[in-house]
Amino acid sequence: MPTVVNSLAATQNVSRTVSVALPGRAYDILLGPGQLGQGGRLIAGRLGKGRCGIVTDANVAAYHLGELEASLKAEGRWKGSIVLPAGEASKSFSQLAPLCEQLLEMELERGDMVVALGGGVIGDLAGFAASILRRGVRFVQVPTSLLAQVDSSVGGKTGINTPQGKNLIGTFHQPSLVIIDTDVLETLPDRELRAGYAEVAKYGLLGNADFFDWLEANASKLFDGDLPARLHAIETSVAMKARIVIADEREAGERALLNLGHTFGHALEAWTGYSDRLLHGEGVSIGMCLAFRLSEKLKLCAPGTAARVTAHLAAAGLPTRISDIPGGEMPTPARLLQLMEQDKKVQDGLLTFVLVRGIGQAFVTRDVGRDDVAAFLDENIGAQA
Ligand SMILES: NC(=O)c1ccc[n+]([C@@H]2O[C@H](COP(=O)([O-])OP(=O)(O)OC[C@H]3O[C@@H](n4cnc5c(N)ncnc54)[C@H](O)[C@@H]3O)[C@@H](O)[C@H]2O)c1
Ligand SMILES: O=C(O)C(=O)C[C@@H](O)[C@H](O)[C@H](O)COP(=O)(O)O
Ligand SMILES: [Zn+2]
Repeated sequence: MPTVVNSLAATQNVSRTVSVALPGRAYDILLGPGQLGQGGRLIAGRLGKGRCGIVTDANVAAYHLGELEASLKAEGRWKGSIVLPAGEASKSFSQLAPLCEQLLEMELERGDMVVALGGGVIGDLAGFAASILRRGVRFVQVPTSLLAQVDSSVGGKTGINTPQGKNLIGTFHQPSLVIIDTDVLETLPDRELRAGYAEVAKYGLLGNADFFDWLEANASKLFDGDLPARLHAIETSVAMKARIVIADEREAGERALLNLGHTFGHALEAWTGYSDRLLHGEGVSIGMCLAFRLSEKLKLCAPGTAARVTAHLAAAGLPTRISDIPGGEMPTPARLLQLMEQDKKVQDGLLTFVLVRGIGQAFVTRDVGRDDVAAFLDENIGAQA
């Protein structure tokens, strides 16, 4: 049953609430158009006392900071705003330290909260800062990229990158509320929308074949800004993520399925130096194609499955091969393996992969030997691969 949270949504009957029913840390994901201007009221109505320190990036600030600030000020809940440089490079120790100090300068108290207004970079970084500030303050996710709306704003993984690998420093710190305003996607650059789409497709590929079928038929609507299509894709994604996070908050088992494509993708992101050469979603797209190809090579799934996945992601404008990464230079299998060995899923020194028995049938395995991975990478690096 949709929950009505604002008048525009009420007339269109399009707002949704998905609950993340974690014992002691339950929170709601509010989804629909027109939410940003309601942010102050939603926070004040649901989270009791406390003022807000907004963290955002320069791109998002230019379009959307004013509206959120105004709505928090109207409720007497605004304490200050911090604007960081946009891009993956901000998820670093060098941005974390001044961010924490600026939040302290703002005199944000333990009963106050950090509001992350932005994509996954801001969500991960501001969430991490919130988790260590005065030993932990609440935070609210206001995701503005498609990727953040379908994935990173939910589930409580926070952190930063290091040269050794992606997200190797971080915490689990659940948000207290997630406010998703679909209207803000209108200002998101096309490349970012498509990168975020990789994580949408991931949900179908890891555990919902019907959803993948729907995406094959409807992805173009999503890219064209069709509201019902966007709402369906975002709601399906966050509902799947919420179910998995409730079952396995700390990734002892099932949650690792959300890492489909990430063992390869994170290594590629680290190899490209967390730069604009390869966005996170683009790395995930290539990584998912590799996971399907490896599964096919190991005869775990039917021939042709990887080609179907690759064709869909390519049609969505995403890279699907390591050789699609611009810049000429290619990684060696040894360097990628070295980076993959830093993956947080590694256990007893064994690489951990999310592989597939078919579309929507992912599983976690430690049964692929290092030499087999090296040979597979060798086949998949290079201009022809
Ligand atoms: N914590 C998690 O569970 C989780 C899940 C998936 C990804 N992530 C992380 O998320 C990050 C990637 O997130 P991302 O793809 O959102 O990248 P991002 O935060 O860098 O945002 C993408 C770009 O779009 C801009 N932008 C965002 N919203 C905008 C809007 N509405 N209008 C105009 N510009 C806008 C940003 O300024 C940035 O330049 C990676 O670091 C990845 O590791 C985390
Ligand atoms: O929430 C999760 O769990 C995920 O794996 C979602 C991923 O899309 C996301 O990129 C996450 O940050 C990866 O987590 P990591 O633990 O592999 O760093
Ligand atoms: Zn991801």
